[in-house]
Amino acid sequence: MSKVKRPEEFGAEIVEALQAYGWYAGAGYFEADLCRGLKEEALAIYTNSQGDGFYQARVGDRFQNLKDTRVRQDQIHWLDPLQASPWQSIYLQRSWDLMMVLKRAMFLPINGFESHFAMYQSGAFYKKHVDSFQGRNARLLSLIVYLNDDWGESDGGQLRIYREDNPEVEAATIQPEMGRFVIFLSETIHHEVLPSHRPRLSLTGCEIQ
Ligand SMILES: O=C(O)CCC(=O)C(=O)O
Ligand SMILES: [Fe+2]
Repeated sequence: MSKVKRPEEFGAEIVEALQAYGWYAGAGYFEADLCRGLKEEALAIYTNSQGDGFYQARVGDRFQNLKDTRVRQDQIHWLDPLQASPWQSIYLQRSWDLMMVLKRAMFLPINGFESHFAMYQSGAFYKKHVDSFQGRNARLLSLIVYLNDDWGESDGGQLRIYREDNPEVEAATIQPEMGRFVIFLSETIHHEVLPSHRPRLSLTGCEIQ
């Protein structure tokens, strides 16, 4: 396995960015072989499953949700920590380790982490939104890891992030390239996924209270 980065190596940089802008984008924390392993598993689940693999994502949280394809068109597969594959266990552990560094530095009441694979088929998008919902399991931080090789400008599917102090103004446009990851404040950062022109795979994780 390639050299594993410790979460502390990223912690200060991420905390600084979250405190200044509410979001951070980087690469190199989730190793290349881990990302490749996760990608292969997601594609196998997507291709081989008979109904219980990926399903059309909904708007709202797990308890109160609406199927609204005008808003989001991705298909998702929740990870079950109790049945995680070896690659998924490494991903969950690495995510948790990083979140614990952020929790301590930012005094966040993080107590749990939930995560799913997301597949955007050609043409799929997710309109501008924030990730946190009122009520149960309030989301604090969102963590997205991209699993796509050789992504180009013309492939679409970019993540567009809007400014925390003015959600009408664009802050960044991020290519969903293999190994890149994004962390943002779930309650305040508006973002959207632009229409993708080829299948686009990612892992979305949320820190919950
Ligand atoms: O995949 C992305 O870039 C963002 C996905 C997203 O906004 C979400 O799942 O809530
Ligand atoms: Fe989102």
